[in-house]
Amino acid sequence: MTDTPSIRTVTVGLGTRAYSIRIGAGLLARAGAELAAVLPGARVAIITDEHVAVAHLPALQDGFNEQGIGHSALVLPAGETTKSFEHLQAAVSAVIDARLERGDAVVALGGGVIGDLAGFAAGIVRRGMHFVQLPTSLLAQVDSSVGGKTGINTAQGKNLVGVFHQPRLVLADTSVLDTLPEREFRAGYAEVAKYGLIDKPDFFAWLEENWREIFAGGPARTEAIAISCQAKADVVARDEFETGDRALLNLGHTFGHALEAATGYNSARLVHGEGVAIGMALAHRFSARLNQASPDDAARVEAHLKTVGLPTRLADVPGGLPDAERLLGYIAQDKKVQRGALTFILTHGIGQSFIARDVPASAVLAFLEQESAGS
Ligand SMILES: NC(=O)c1ccc[n+]([C@@H]2O[C@H](COP(=O)([O-])OP(=O)(O)OC[C@H]3O[C@@H](n4cnc5c(N)ncnc54)[C@H](O)[C@@H]3O)[C@@H](O)[C@H]2O)c1
Ligand SMILES: O=C(O)C(=O)C[C@@H](O)[C@H](O)[C@H](O)COP(=O)(O)O
Ligand SMILES: [Zn+2]
Repeated sequence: MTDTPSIRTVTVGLGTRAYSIRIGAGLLARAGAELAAVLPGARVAIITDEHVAVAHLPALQDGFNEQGIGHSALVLPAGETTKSFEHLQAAVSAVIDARLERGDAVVALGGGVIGDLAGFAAGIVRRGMHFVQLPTSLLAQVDSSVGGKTGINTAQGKNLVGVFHQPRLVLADTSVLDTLPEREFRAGYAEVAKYGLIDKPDFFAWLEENWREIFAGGPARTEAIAISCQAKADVVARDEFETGDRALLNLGHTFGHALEAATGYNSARLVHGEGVAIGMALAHRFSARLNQASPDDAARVEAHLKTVGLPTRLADVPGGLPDAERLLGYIAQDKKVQRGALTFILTHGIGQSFIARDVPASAVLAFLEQESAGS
């Protein structure tokens, strides 16, 4: 597909499984043509949620009709609890009922919840079907639609059941963000800031200067999305299955996932990006406590997250949390645990994150007790 000046393309370099992330306004209406260019003759099963269906499903279906692409649609409830066995079963059944073949495609139209669930279904029906991501939240456009992690949650922890299954194409239509609620935009921004905090201090400084323009829309927003996608594509191409430095993308997640599980995946109390924001603030304060980073850097991170309206403390989670010991129990289920030893993404400062293996559980517990007491 030839590029138009307003569409930017980032490539995820996975050899014969390489794919494009196309970013720009109006891509949803053109999705039929874009998909047909990559998967000629494929029929599709669209999986979406109730909010996104109202705002964007008809435009997608019109584009598929224009291209003569056969399609079905499954509309699921919105929210984190949809990443469950129950809704996985519904997604799998919908794809099989539509009699899609292995060479057809599952299309995720939605945020990260729909992307993770639909990707999992695509990865297991007929032992792996084509998968296309049409991310509609900021979080999905900068993070979850890229890299092939799919899955669902269980009561014991986040994303504990799933498969790696890469998409064939990602179409990030920036204009669909106009209907995204402000709280969800803010939550997605946490994952944008994450890329700066991992290893791009200049990007973090740029975000501190330009966040208002990113929230307002326009070129700064598209630039932030493209930089984020390039950052993630680079890591995924190096380490698709997280045997090495892909784990850095988990900055803030060891704590954040524990908070999501502890709140029962109740999106009214905490959404993923908010958990990541608190988790990143905690990771920086924990690093300072372990004398790995300066408290000034931890304070700078917290200040920026607070400025954009994100939570940064355990006390910011409405409705209260279990005690430190129970939170540690969720952390012990983290997928980075090796032979029982905890792994955290810590930092030496802004943009200087590193993977810390064998972090003593006693140190984590003492830190969480201190944070729970509000000091
Ligand atoms: N696979 C990965 O690499 C990866 C990366 C980051 C996050 N995740 C996962 O992503 C999930 C969070 O994703 P999310 O923040 O997109 O949440 P989400 O999918 O729940 O979407 C957030 C809310 O916004 C609504 N919405 C989405 N797009 C909209 C639009 N354009 N207009 C109106 N409403 C819209 C949704 O209906 C939902 O209510 C978590 O489950 C997290 O674990 C996965
Ligand atoms: O793609 C990755 O790798 C990430 O870690 C990105 C995270 O933002 C994302 O939330 C991911 O789903 C977390 O992965 P998990 O392996 O801890 O479930
Ligand atoms: Zn995340």
